[in-house]
Amino acid sequence: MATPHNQANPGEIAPRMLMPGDPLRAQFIAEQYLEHPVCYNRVRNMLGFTGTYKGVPVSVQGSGMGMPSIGIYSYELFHTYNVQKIIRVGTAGGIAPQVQLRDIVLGQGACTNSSYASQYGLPGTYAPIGDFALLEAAAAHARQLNLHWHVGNLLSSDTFYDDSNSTAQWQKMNVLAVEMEAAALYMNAARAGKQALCIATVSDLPLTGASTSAQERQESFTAMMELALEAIITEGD
Ligand SMILES: O=P(O)(O)O[C@H]1O[C@H](CO)[C@@H](O)[C@H]1O
Ligand SMILES: O=c1cc[nH]c(=O)[nH]1
Repeated sequence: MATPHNQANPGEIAPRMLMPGDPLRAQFIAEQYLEHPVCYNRVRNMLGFTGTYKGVPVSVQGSGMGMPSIGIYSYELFHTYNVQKIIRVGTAGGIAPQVQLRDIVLGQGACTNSSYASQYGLPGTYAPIGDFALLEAAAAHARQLNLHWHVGNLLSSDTFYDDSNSTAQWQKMNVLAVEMEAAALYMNAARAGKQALCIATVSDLPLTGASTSAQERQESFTAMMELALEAIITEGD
């Protein structure tokens, strides 16, 4: 086994990766969009597949939920498997008033209530940001595909069930949506000198209680998947 969490051999994972939280969403993307997908990881059922998209090698693997989980998987992918670009394809709760169910949010930045950055011992507050080339490619394709999309700040939260009810406070700072992984992914990418972006589909609106079904979350957010696949194969530094 190459790492404690990934049984892939070096070379079995492509330099370009899509990363949903849910491993079954990874399987869905692989089966739906990749040519000749091969499963390279089943450890903890964190399924990972490599195939090609429009002839370009692309992998797709689950990250699990939360920053500790994506922190482990993305670290191993960047450092052991030489992955260069990861686009997280997640679900998020819409916070800003203009963000509606099923809209797509491109995470230009990722605020967080987690202490993930403390490992770096910085003498201040780190601002995790998405990679500009990936962001630019995703924005261009979103425009071309005529999607309902927004670009701006995400909140990567350590809590899904938040006792402090802080969503309205983040709304005041123009945070668009809440999810649970982008900030750690952006920090791991920055530290490794790699590229990362989070694209999220709005699955619910925590401030109103509106939501989509689990089945829809797993399978039917295809606009985001197609957008991320186009962005990940776009050349750019
Ligand atoms: O749909 P995924 O990618 O898992 O993303 C969101 O959904 C999970 C919470 O339900 C968290 O992982 C959050 O970030
Ligand atoms: O982390 C998440 C994901 C989807 N919806 C939320 O409210 N939070």
